[in-house]
Amino acid sequence: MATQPVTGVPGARIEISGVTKRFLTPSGEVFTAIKDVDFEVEPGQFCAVVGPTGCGKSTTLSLVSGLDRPSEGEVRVAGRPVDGIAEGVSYMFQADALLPWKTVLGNVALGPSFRGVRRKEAETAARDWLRRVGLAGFEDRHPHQLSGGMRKRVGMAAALINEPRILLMDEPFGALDVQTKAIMQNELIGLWEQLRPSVLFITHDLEEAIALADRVVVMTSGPGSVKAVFDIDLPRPRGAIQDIRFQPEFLELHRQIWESLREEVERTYARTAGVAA
Ligand SMILES: Nc1ncnc2c1ncn2[C@@H]1O[C@H](COP(=O)(O)OP(=O)(O)OP(=O)(O)O)[C@@H](O)[C@H]1O
Repeated sequence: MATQPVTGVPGARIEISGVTKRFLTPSGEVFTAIKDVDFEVEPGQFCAVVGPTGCGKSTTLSLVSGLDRPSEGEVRVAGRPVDGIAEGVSYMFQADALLPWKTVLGNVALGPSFRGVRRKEAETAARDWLRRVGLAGFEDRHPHQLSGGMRKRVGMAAALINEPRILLMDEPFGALDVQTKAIMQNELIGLWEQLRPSVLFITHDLEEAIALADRVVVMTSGPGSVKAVFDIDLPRPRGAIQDIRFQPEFLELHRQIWESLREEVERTYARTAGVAA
């Protein structure tokens, strides 16, 4: 695991102001996915977004990435309106985004190579990042020869080698078993503490959100808007994620945020199950 500090570029501020996103459904109807969403992620802050299924979390993330555009309102990164895919943004999703025909080293070296870094230098940087994520010795393997947790580590190295100013994460550890998830959370937070990109982290796991984040945004059931924002003032470095969740301050935050979230989850459930809300 990483021991050396990394000199990264500082995280960028993300401002989401009055953002509404509408989609045209296959039957030609207009569907509002999110409505008047407003929140900010401070430079270098770790912000988690929680909300019921279908409330528009991934939609919000895609607007920040520049993959999609708001129907109304504005997304700004580092003070500039997002207009297309921005530089300095890295991603991690639930599904691995590794190229199966490339080795582990080749996958991690991809980012610098795309940016025009010479192959030898890109590979040296990739080796360094693989060491940081505890995968020294696995450089020549292919993704299918790795465990789920190891693939996540490769994904993390591939995202962080670009020294992003913003890291967008959509349920990155959602498919992992509980133990591997805890290990990956600890590794992520260790690396984030060294690099300090601004992080927008979507999760269904409220414990994960509180344990990792400086700020937790709770979204309403769809069309999603911001219901509440909680600042998580647990001290940093946080230490082992598995231990934090037994602290009284953590339990109190969990109680407060769950109270806010539960109503929205129940409303969504009632709607999808056809029960009166
Ligand atoms: N391209 C699209 N066209 C039409 N509707 C869409 C499109 N993308 C998303 N939606 C709808 O917008 C709503 C929000 O979707 P989104 O994936 O952002 O929710 P989510 O909160 O990330 O959900 P989950 O927690 O289940 O992953 C959903 O009802 C979804 O069906």
